[in-house]
Amino acid sequence: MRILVTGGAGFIGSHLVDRLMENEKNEVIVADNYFTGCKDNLRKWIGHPRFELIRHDVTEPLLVEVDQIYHLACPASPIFYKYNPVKTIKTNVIGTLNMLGLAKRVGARILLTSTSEVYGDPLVHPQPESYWGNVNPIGVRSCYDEGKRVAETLMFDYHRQHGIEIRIARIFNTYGPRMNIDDGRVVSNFIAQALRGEPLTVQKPGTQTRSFCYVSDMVDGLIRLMEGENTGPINIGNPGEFTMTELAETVKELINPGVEINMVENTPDDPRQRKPDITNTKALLGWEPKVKLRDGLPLMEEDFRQRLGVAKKK
Ligand SMILES: NC(=O)c1ccc[n+]([C@@H]2O[C@H](COP(=O)([O-])OP(=O)(O)OC[C@H]3O[C@@H](n4cnc5c(N)ncnc54)[C@H](O)[C@@H]3O)[C@@H](O)[C@H]2O)c1
Ligand SMILES: O=c1ccn([C@@H]2O[C@H](COP(=O)(O)OP(=O)(O)O[C@H]3OC[C@@H](O)[C@H](O)[C@H]3O)[C@@H](O)[C@H]2O)c(=O)[nH]1
Repeated sequence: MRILVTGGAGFIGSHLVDRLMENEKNEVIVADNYFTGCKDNLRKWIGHPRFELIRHDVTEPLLVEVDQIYHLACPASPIFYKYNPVKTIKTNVIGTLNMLGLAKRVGARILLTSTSEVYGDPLVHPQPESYWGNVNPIGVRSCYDEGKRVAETLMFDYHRQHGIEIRIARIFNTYGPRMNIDDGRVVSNFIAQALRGEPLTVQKPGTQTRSFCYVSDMVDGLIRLMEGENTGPINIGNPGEFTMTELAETVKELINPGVEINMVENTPDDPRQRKPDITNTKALLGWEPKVKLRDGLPLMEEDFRQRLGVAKKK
């Protein structure tokens, strides 16, 4: 199987590549423009005969002969996707069109990593895939939320019109080793702050909730979706739900009990609650997460300690 992973130099992408490369029958090609990803995430595969890395921006067409496309390319952290919103929407719309064009041309199956952000600030809780969402079309997050919603539409239009084999995963907040230290998402921020002895920045009101999925569970879900018979969209996320204040307290307890917790201003349109309904995911993919937050955080702590050069006190 020859497999293209767009965005494969990023956080989830590089863990996916590790798993795909474990199968000796797979050849993996990564296309990435290194906006938020880096070659270092793939260093163990560079030079491997079954692996290829291409510097490529998905807003430009790409022609490679492949059987499957995992289409992940897109900045995922709010600070990065809001940094150049026009580029973010181009990546979601033109980038997905280009990858669908490629899938059509070479007859490949294509999986899109969509997001829980398609549910916006949800009025239904937890969120089943049948919920259409509550998204601000002109807000500062729209380049990402609406971009992914259009990307889902394009996937289904290519499927209905051209018979392309599609898979859509709606991913909920995922964390783990190799996240950018300055990624800006909440788990990486709190762990880096705790290790540096800086106050944990809980954005107000602190009662907003998220559900956090460990990256190995996520990769397992994505591969099951690609290999299975269902198009999705399907939620992949851990239904454990935490307020941001609870998350800060857990990080403090596990990593640095001496650290302060500060309340800081939030950004516009921050969703107040998010939790996946994974009834369909269990039934259709036979998938449910294995790693609890309290077990995943120490695994990420270890990686952040090494990269920040902060040793554990004996
Ligand atoms: N991590 C999460 O919590 C989460 C949640 C929901 C959805 N997702 C989706 O999963 C995917 C991967 O997320 P991640 O957390 O690994 O993010 P990430 O930022 O670490 O990885 C994204 C990768 O895409 C690359 N990229 C960005 N724009 C590109 C372009 N125009 N052309 C080529 N490459 C480009 C980046 O350089 C990076 O390597 C994204 O599509 C994201 O929307 C992630
Ligand atoms: O330092 C921080 C950072 C963030 N937060 C809060 O933590 C919550 C989660 O924020 P994150 O930046 O981790 O990201 P979000 O959960 O809002 O969105 C994420 O999930 C869906 C994915 O598509 C995206 O990868 C990402 O946008 C928000 O309520 C935010 O206000 C803090 O309290 N402190």
